[in-house]
Amino acid sequence: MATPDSARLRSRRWFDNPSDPGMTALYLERYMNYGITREELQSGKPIIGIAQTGSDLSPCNRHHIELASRVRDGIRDMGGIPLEFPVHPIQETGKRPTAALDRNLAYLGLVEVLHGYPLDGVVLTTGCDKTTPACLMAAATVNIPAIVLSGGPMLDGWWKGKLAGSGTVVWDARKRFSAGEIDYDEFMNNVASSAPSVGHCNTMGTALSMNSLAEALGMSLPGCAAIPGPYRERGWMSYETGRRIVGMVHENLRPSDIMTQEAFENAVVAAAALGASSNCPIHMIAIARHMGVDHTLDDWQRLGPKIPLLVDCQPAGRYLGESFHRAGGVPAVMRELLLAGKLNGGAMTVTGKSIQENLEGVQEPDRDVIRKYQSPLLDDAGYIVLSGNLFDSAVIKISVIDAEFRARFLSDPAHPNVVDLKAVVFEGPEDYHDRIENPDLGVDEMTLLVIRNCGPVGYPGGAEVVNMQPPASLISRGIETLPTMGDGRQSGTSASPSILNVTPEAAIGGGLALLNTGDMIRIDLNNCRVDLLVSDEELAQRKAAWVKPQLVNQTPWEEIYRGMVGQHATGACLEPATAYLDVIQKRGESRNNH
Ligand SMILES: CC(C)(O)[C@@H](O)C(=O)O
Repeated sequence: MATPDSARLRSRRWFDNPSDPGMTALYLERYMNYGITREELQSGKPIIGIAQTGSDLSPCNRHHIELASRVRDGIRDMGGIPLEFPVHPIQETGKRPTAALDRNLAYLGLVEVLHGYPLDGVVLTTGCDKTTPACLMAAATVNIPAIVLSGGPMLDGWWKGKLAGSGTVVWDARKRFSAGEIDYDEFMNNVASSAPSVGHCNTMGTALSMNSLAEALGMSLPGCAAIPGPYRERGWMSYETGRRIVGMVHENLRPSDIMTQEAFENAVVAAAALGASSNCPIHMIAIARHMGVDHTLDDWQRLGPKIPLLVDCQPAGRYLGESFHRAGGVPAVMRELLLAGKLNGGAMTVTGKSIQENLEGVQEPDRDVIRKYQSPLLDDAGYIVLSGNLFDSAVIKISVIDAEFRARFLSDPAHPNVVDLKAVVFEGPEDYHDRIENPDLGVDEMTLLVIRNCGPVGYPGGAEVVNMQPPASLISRGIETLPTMGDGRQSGTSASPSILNVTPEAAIGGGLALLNTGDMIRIDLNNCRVDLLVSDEELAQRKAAWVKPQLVNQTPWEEIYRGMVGQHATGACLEPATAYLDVIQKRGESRNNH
């Protein structure tokens, strides 16, 4: 279906350029060799990429391989031509040393594909944690029409009559195993029960959080994020997404029209209401910076902490993805936030309509799972951004601070929300595992477990290791959680109330490098501070004596990454992240290849 605007499609410069027959023929002939006709390629139909993140190495996204056929149907029905291509795999549960290392690699690869091939628009298939930010960062940089198709969560897992949620069940089973309540086989079977079907984590982990925020940003069709992977609605959504991207190309509706400052503000508010992963600030800041939008941790501190928790999903609540979807999913949450006056309703979305327009007609949700703004699960549930004499910033997710933890650490009547704790410091997860059960460490109920050298440079990649559990001796006495702090990250599926994403990290001389076991640390949530209780002189002496650690790169990419990566507070991007904005518009198309 060629339309009057076909002439402006960038794919024309590849496939229909009579002024350079040699070049045009070269571009055409190889794309014809598997059956596409010259007529199709020269008809002026938009060429739509399907950025395929699924593979056998990426089980969370693997069903996109099948869903892509419905995307293709939608594209074809609207007169487009689909071309599917692979994205570098990013599987959170598979990739060592951490999938976070590969987010920027997948981003770079996708930018090259979107920029260097004849694509007029792209469907971004997302799912596992880093696939969403990698795809959105690339779409932002290249700024061609783009739409997110989430793969959706797995079906709800069940174990012995109780819901078993992805990741969350692992952290619980670790404790049960440590307390001697379950054996190795039961551990494996319990955890495997949380993964009953295709799809990504069924908890409000990083995957469901980031896909929900992609929808809150306006980058997917309404209702897309929460549909479980195996549901037939997932196929319908794939078809509709394929149809819609063709319209977006004709309208030239680009990421820069959608991912605006207002949209990122909406996402911060949505994240708090969802009880979303503590990884979200990192990824949303990274996406915004690649879009050229001024969006920082200050926005998370300004907009998030006073927003209530509305969604009763693990790890902050009880339910899993199927219930969240049935209750109304992201549109139901956005409706609550809009009615409460907390959203920028005019923000544009992939539908070509505003958030507010999209929400017209959204029904009252199931109130057991998605609460009314006025009667939430928890008031003031967003993220608090902390700073102090040890670091410039860190994030704590308020929605996972439960009543028991609050009573134990934050309820001193003389100093509510303030606690002094003794630090026990680990050099990384190996050191933690080696030593945590050693009674000489002196871990007790007022210990702050600290882990360092786990940031973007140190690990490398910024590992999900901060949610350390107490030693077995404490767990068997009923103390299942201790406060933790680290320059690494934490799984979005963990309910550990940790101080995370500490910036700057220890490996580049951040304050955590200067800590000693036995140091006293004051956490003051009222003033958003964490301070080491030693004199400035003592701190300065320790700084002067600090020796930069020797970092060993195991792959070429690790070396490149370590040389360029920034800190968690600014999105752990390759710096300078804002050097390449809106590249086609600002730097033009690539030269011909022959
Ligand atoms: C559970 C995982 C793998 O750690 C991740 O998906 C997350 O939620 O952060």
